[in-house]
Amino acid sequence: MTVNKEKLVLVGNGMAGVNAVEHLLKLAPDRYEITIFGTEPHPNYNRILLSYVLSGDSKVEDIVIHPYEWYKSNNITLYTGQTVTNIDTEAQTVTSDKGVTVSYDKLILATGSNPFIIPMPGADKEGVMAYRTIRDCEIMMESAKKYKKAIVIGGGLLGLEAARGFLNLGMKVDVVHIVDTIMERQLDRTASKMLQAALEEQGINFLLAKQSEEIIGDKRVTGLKFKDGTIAEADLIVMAVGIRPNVQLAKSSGIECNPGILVNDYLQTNIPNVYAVGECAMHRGVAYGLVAPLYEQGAVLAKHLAGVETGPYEGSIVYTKLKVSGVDVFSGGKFMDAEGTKAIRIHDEFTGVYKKVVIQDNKIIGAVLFGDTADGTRLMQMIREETDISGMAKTSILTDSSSGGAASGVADMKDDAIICGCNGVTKGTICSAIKEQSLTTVEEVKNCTTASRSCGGCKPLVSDLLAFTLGASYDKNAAKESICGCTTLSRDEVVDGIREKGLTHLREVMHVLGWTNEEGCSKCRPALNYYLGMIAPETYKDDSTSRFVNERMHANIQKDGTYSVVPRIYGGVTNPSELKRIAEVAEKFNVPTVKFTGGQRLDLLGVKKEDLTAMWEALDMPSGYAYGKALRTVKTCVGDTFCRFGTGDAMGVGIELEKRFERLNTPAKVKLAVSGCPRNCAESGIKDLGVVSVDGGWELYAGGNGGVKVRVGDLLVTVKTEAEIIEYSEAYLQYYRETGKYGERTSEWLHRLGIDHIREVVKDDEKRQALCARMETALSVLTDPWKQAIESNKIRRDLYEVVELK
Ligand SMILES: Cc1cc2nc3c(=O)[nH]c(=O)nc-3n(C[C@H](O)[C@H](O)[C@H](O)COP(=O)(O)OP(=O)(O)OC[C@H]3O[C@@H](n4cnc5c(N)ncnc54)[C@H](O)[C@@H]3O)c2cc1C
Ligand SMILES: NC(=O)c1ccc[n+]([C@@H]2O[C@H](COP(=O)([O-])OP(=O)(O)OC[C@H]3O[C@@H](n4cnc5c(N)ncnc54)[C@H](O)[C@@H]3O)[C@@H](O)[C@H]2O)c1
Ligand code: SF4
Ligand code: FES
Repeated sequence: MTVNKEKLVLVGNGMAGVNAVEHLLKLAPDRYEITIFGTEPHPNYNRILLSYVLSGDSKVEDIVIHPYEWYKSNNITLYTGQTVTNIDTEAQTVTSDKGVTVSYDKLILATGSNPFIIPMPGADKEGVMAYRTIRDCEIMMESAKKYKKAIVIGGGLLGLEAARGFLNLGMKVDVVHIVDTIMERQLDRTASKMLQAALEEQGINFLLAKQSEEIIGDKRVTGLKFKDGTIAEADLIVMAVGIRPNVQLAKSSGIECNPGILVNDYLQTNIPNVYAVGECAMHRGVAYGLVAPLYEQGAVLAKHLAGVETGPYEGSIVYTKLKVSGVDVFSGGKFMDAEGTKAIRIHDEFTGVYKKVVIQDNKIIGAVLFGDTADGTRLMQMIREETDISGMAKTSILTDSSSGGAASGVADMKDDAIICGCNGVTKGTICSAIKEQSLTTVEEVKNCTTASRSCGGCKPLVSDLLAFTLGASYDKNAAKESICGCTTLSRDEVVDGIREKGLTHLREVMHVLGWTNEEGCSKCRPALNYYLGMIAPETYKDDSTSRFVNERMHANIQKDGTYSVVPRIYGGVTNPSELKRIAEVAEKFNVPTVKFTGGQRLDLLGVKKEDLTAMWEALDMPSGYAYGKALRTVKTCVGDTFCRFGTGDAMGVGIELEKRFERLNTPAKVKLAVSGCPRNCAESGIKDLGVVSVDGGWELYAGGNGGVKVRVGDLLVTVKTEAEIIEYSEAYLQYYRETGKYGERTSEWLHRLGIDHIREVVKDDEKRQALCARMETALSVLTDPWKQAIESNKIRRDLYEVVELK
């Protein structure tokens, strides 16, 4: 130990403080004798990645940033599990709760934040907690083994990531949010609602605009009561309603706080030689809660302490990305419309992409991206650099990420532009590493530079930098779209792998095809379940645990926790006795609302879970699959049976199509319609498959969509007979089943493959017959799920919690 070294003490072994020390060691390795205190009993770890630990994508040991050896090799004295309880700013010493006193020449406070706990009655009950540390994460994972229902209070970034984690742990989860739009601090209403829909699809239940009043239960929590008098059940409640700077130590030591520790542009507090960095610090009225700004503070602090010339820290423009697999959300800068701002918006409801860029005085000041976040880092760069966009074509500001437009953007970035905000990695560092270490993939860049190690939001830019640095030799495949974060394989590679290697169940696929997460995630598990069933319909045993909640329950869960029941009514054609039975059932089970659906079916809404199976039994009708990635409905007009314009038997054909394809699993939901003449009363033009009677035959339209983005179907083929309608429909739907990506509607699939190609396939006699044969096999094994539930004690008990049959 060198005697002349100055003594530096860091209080808080978290992300901001240790990052500043890491920088300092690079700039002035021999200047300080360093001591670090940390309350948590761990070396420095990446708090961001706790969300991945909770969701099962990482293990605790994977998220350590600096292992104990790092401290040792840098001669740092580390006191873990010790909280500094006193600072003597006169004597320049700190003392821990274990009685250790260390003197300092320079002191850095990096004590982070405390989660805010709403001070409501019952908040101290067992099973009520925050989510901030490895310990919290462990408690949540342990609880999931014993308990079934969690409530997360707070629909911000943390709350949503926690909720997703609970789903992965097999718990049911409600997210309680105070206003009616989630992540309202990061998203505008449109993006928020798109996000909510995507998360509901994954199984999260939202209770919006709800004010929590009291946590109920004896010793342990059993539920949460709201101001409106309603109660939601819970075995575990996580509060994720924001954070407060942890300033207890600073305050008691006479360091000025309001509410965070007040610092100037060099992170100095009002007390000489005492600095603050990270979430505990308050700079120009802002206390940040994300790592990128904390690392920017740390870089200035490190230079200042190393005696290296540095400009001041002038504040940060922040951006966020939600780390939930299957949804891409990005928000940065000032994203809300305000007086004097204008916005460029792309809202492609067809692909579920929403992009908004807010502009003021010819400069981009904020952005919200949903569904495709590849533009995020580039837009942030433009916001930071206050790029003048007056000379730019407005359409080029938001690029189509698949067009290569974004790739050209990195060429214009300066070397010190930050590419990975989470880990503070610049363009220069990444490009040098690519050249010097001969890196060729995003994964290699991650391992070498840490860029893309955390939220993953910068992956597209890292990929662009590889293309930019390596030119033609860059293997674009390395950046191909994998089906989820558990694998680098694309949809086609996974399906080919299953076929070639004869894989038969989920775990085998994940094991043999080298999944990085042996449990899989919410994105790949349902997809694999579909692909395996599509490839081997006769032998594959469907894994219902890999299905989303509605498909598992065979009923649509509603926002109040009840279910809706839609029985199958073929072609929308019914009769008085069936209608009477439906009416009687509705009365018997006190169904509050009965409604006609857009697909000409009857929807019984507000059904209690425990009534579902008894109701299905009383109805004695098959499931209408209103919840599934399957054939939903075949809408029909009355056709030539009654209509004087009709030239074809729309009802007859519709009923036949529905009877043939009911229960068929498809990559996404499928809706059909049959119209008796080109007046098209059944709206055949906007269905996944639309049939229209024309003079002398029938036209089949493919890839229509009447949902979020209306798309008129393309004419697939014109046929003469009703038998041909069935044959071509079978071939078309089977080709979609075999080549569609899980979750991809026919409209998107058709857009990807092209109508010419699809037409060519179904018109080829040999191919069509082979497709029809495979379709027949798939259809031959389908059974009615409602009937199964009625007849099986196990299903009734496990899923619907009803008393067993004798
Ligand atoms: C689950 C989760 C996911 C997140 N995801 C993201 C994300 O995707 N992107 C993002 O940018 N940010 C994310 N964040 C926020 C990010 O983790 C924080 O902004 C960051 O960790 C703050 O760093 P810090 O060093 O200021 O505080 P911390 O990391 O909290 O470190 C402070 C440390 O100081 C210790 N300490 C406090 N007082 C004392 C004392 N008196 N003596 C000794 N030790 C003390 C604490 O125990 C703690 O270990 C996430 C946070 C959580 C909880
Ligand atoms: N992906 C990421 O970047 C990420 C992930 C997790 C956490 N974090 C950070 O961690 C910190 C904590 O996250 P957070 O989500 O708790 O904070 P937050 O402040 O971002 O969000 C809290 C949310 O809780 C809501 N809320 C407040 N009071 C409520 C109440 N009584 N009932 C219901 N809802 C209520 C608010 O409206 C707000 O949307 C933040 O700084 C966040 O940026 C970031
Ligand atoms: S589509 Fe033609 S046949 Fe059918 S109801 Fe309308 S007008 Fe009549
Ligand atoms: S920006 Fe989050 S990992 Fe790079």
